[in-house]
Amino acid sequence: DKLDIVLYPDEGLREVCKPVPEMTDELDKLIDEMFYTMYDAPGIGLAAPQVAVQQRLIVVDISETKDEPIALLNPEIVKTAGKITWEEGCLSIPGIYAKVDRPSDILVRGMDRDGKTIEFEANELLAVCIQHEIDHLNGKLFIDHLSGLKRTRAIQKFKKEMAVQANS
Ligand SMILES: O=C(O)C[C@@H](Cc1ccccc1)C(=O)SCC(=O)c1ccccc1
Ligand SMILES: [Zn+2]
Repeated sequence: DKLDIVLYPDEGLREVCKPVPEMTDELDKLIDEMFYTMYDAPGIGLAAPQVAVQQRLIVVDISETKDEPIALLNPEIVKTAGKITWEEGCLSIPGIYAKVDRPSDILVRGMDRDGKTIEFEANELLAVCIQHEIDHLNGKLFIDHLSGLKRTRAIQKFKKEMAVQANS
């Protein structure tokens, strides 16, 4: 079932998450709930700290048909190359979008939900999304990649939108 998505500026979003020691039935259930929550938002990625679980676990699916799910435990970026600018959003900072520069090609290593170590290359939007999710595991948000002025403006816009919603 659907999980609540933690919103900025919740402190949990700023914590460095702990590695997952091994796959468990509980984690398997959490992964299903994270995919369900992500598809419902809708989003193309979700990191465990966004649902108040401070563990190194991310789910991603950039397909339009919502049938290419990737769950990664303890993901690491082994190599990067190239550069891409993408207008990113974040389910924990709804309504805010901003251009972020990141490497366009990455080699990712992690454990899949069967507990097997996997290593694969990702590029373009998949690379952008995986990097955005791994940032969440390190307490980093996409607005942290913005210049001071852009970041301040994004936060002010978000706070204003939240205030409007609170009074509506
Ligand atoms: O907060 C998150 O991690 C989810 C975020 C992931 C992400 C989006 C864009 C660039 C990098 C990472 C989102 O999914 S925001 C919503 C979104 O971008 C989207 C929603 C529906 C269809 C397509 C994109
Ligand atoms: Zn995000």
